[in-house]
Amino acid sequence: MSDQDFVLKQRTEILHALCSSGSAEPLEKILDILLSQGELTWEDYQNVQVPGRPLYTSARQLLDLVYIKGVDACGCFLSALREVKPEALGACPSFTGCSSALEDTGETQGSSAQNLLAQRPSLVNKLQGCIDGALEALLDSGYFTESDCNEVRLPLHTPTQQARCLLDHVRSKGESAATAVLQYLQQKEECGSPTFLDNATPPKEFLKYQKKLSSSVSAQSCFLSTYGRTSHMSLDDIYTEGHLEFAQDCADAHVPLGLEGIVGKVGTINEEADTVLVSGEAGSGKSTLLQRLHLLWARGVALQDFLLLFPFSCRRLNSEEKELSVQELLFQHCCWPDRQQDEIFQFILDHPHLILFTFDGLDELKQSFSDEHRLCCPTQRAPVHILVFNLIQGSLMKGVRKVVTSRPEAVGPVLKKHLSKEVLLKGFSLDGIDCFVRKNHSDPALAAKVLASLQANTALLGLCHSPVLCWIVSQCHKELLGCGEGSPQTITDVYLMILQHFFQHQSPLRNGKQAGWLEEHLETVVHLGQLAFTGILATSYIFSVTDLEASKDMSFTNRKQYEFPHMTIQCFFAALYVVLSNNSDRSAIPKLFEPQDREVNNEGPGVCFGVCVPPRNQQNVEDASRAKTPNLQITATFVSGLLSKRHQNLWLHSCSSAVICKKGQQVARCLSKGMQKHFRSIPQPVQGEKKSMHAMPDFVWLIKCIYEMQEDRIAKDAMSKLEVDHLKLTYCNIGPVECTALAYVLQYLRNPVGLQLDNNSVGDVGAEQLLPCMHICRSLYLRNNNITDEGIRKLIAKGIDCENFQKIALFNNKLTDVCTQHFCHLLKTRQDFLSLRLGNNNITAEGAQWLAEGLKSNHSLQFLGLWGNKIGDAGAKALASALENSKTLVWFSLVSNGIGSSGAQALANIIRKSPSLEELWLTENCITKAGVECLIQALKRNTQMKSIWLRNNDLTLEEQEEMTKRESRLVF
Ligand SMILES: Nc1ncnc2c1ncn2[C@@H]1O[C@H](COP(=O)(O)OP(=O)(O)OP(=O)(O)O)[C@@H](O)[C@H]1O
Repeated sequence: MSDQDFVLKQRTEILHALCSSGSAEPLEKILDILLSQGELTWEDYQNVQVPGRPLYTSARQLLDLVYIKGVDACGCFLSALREVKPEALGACPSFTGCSSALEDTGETQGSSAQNLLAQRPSLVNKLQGCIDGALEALLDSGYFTESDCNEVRLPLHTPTQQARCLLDHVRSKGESAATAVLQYLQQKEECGSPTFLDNATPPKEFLKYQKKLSSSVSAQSCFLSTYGRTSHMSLDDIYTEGHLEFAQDCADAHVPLGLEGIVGKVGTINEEADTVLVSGEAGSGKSTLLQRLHLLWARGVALQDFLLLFPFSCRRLNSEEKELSVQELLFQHCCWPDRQQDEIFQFILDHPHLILFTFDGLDELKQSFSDEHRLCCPTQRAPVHILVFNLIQGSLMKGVRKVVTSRPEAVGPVLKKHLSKEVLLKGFSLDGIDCFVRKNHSDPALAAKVLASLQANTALLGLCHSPVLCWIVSQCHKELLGCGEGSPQTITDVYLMILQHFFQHQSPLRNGKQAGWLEEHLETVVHLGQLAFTGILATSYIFSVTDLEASKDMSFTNRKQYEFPHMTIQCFFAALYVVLSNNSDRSAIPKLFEPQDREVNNEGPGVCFGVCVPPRNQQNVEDASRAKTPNLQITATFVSGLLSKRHQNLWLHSCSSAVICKKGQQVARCLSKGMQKHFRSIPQPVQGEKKSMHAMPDFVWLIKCIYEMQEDRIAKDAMSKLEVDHLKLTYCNIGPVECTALAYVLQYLRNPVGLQLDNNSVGDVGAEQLLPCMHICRSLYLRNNNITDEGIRKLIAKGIDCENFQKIALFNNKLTDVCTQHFCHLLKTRQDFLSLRLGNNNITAEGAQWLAEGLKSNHSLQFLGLWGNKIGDAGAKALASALENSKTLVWFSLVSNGIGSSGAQALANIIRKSPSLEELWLTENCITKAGVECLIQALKRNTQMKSIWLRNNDLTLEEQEEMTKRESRLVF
């Protein structure tokens, strides 16, 4: 494929690489390179760099330009892209493009102005740190005026943009101004003063320290820290991009978000704060993402605005018992300076904006975040958690950027007010799963087999959106491919698979098959289980060799410390302990399932478990933070799975069946009680409204526990008492796994409900998981859920046969014209379908034609919403002619569809003929006076119509006033 073809074919990916961070820097760097190589003229450059234009538009303009220029320009563009964004395109062809331009060749032939252009990329680099000095030199020598300087210094500009602006100004001032800048930089270099800092000379040792820190960060982050850091999987080989989103519905919410975007300005909601939170469920890949950021920084390919990056693990900070100052914290926990510590630290204090801290796993810190104990002196010693909290809130070292990761449950309102933005990490997309499995297996045939087995088991595929589960499934491919019908369905199944795999890996020669493996390792399992359980209660995740002494068949001999390969595996062992221990405390299970508001009663969860905890850990238990709650909930989920009937054979030789059976009954009772409590809390409906339940935080967890049990009777029992018309689970972090559990449980509802799942991450796999409960859904709300045509195809294929199913809302998904064929079929087949809302998708005139085809023979639809699509006047005409004779349509929205006056004219026919239409929404449609005139005429003979919304069309104020006078039902 030629470079030109490549630029065309990969357009979307290239755009994503250039713009997804929201920063203009990658694009501007590429422009610098192309300008310096003479691939772009100044005129080209100015055509691309139009001030105030959206980044994506500029990037598209550049792509068009290099494409038109031909193969050579495309080659140069691709090599520039590779330099600026080395990871951008994965396997690229070997570009025929130009040689690297970022390297300063030092050639100074030609005029100064020519040199200024030829060395532009490196000059931007050099100048960004000494703008003030350069401006002063230009001002002194009379080449620049004050107003030139002010333009360059505009605070809107980043340092590199200031440098570019300076160079552009110098260019317009002629040859001697260019010579002056080059001389200034040369002098600066000869004096040996680094050029990356404004008027600041870092201590000589600083650069050495920077080097030391970055090689230490690089060494720590180049291997994936899986299997308790025992694996040697290179992060480069395995890292797969996770799906990131802004948590808040901010203006940039729909801009694709890449790794660098986490730290960048885009999505900021609190300008005062310096801390970004990356939140995600257990195993969603938060630590791995930070590791990736660290590695990219250390290699010099990302976050280059920061001279120093200090990575912290909250898990490790827990074991710091001494009080420390910030200086000690940085140097002792990250990297020790060989000389001149104080000077280096002073430099850090003086340049906070050049420093980045990362805190991984804030939820693993023993203490919950609080901003009560204020500290602002960097030399004052304090307990480490106090230092961390003060750094995060910015009372210590204001201006230093911080990236913090945590599970969402552990993030309270006090922390939220100190965040500049919150980013959600949602695990792997479907493509991500595919990519991860392929990266895990060098044999493509094996990878294909694993992927095929996932496709055949969509419950398992749903689980693989969580990277940790995807990792387990990949590790256990042999077990997976060999298990045929009994393929794992639940999270417990998957963790049992890795446990078995783990023991067989430890002692491959012992043990025959299947049954018996647990018995053989019982002692170890119980011992590790107890450690895991007490560890969770005491927020303790690192164990010493002595802790492990009793685990004889584990090879820990050469290691000082032990961690479970992942927190969720610690929870799994804790659950094994709850199941296997002979502890006479019968209340252990009920306590695990108690509602998680215990802490509100000033009674930490650990207190309930006091009896299970050996005395030496009691102090820690009482110190416990809210962070334990999610771990206890995960443990409870595993306990449900392990005690389900389908796994009872496992315990045959390790426990009395009567005890296991009793524990199983206890779990079932707890789940049923938990659900009843929820149901009782539903308020009675206001007269005339439906009875509606908004899910409380623990609802989804309880549903997941019921799913783990896989016993229809329990699900039936739990649901039979729910009397509700509408079930609202918006913003509840519902992904495919939750959909599987929901559908499993909701199918037993006695009466049909409206199921509202807006603003979650259902996706196509989740949509498919909902099929078992479609028969009980009267309406399905799936706004903003990343669903594509494929998900809809499956939903509708099932929905067509479900009598109760009458309404669907799919605002803001990824639908195209393809899905309209399925809706066409639905509308033709179902003469009792009431409401179809497809706003803010990618439906064009072609899709409108398909819908029209279905509507022609439909006699039931009342609500049709196509807000924010692109059906244009042709689409409007097709729909108008199909709906002319509708006797049922009451509400119709075509807001923002570019239908124009001719579209409006066509719609006038519906107004003329329809006996039912009451509201027509035509806001933002470029309709002129002529179009509205047609609507007014049509309204003359229509009495049931209540309003036509026409805001933001092409009408003057006078026209609007005049028309309102003539027809009061028009709303402008
Ligand atoms: N982006 C990724 N690419 C490849 N593998 C990943 C990625 N993210 C996570 N994994 C796999 O999933 C495992 C768990 O991920 P990680 O520890 O980063 O999750 P986490 O969100 O930090 O979990 P917790 O909240 O429990 O600390 C990793 O050890 C790795 O095997």
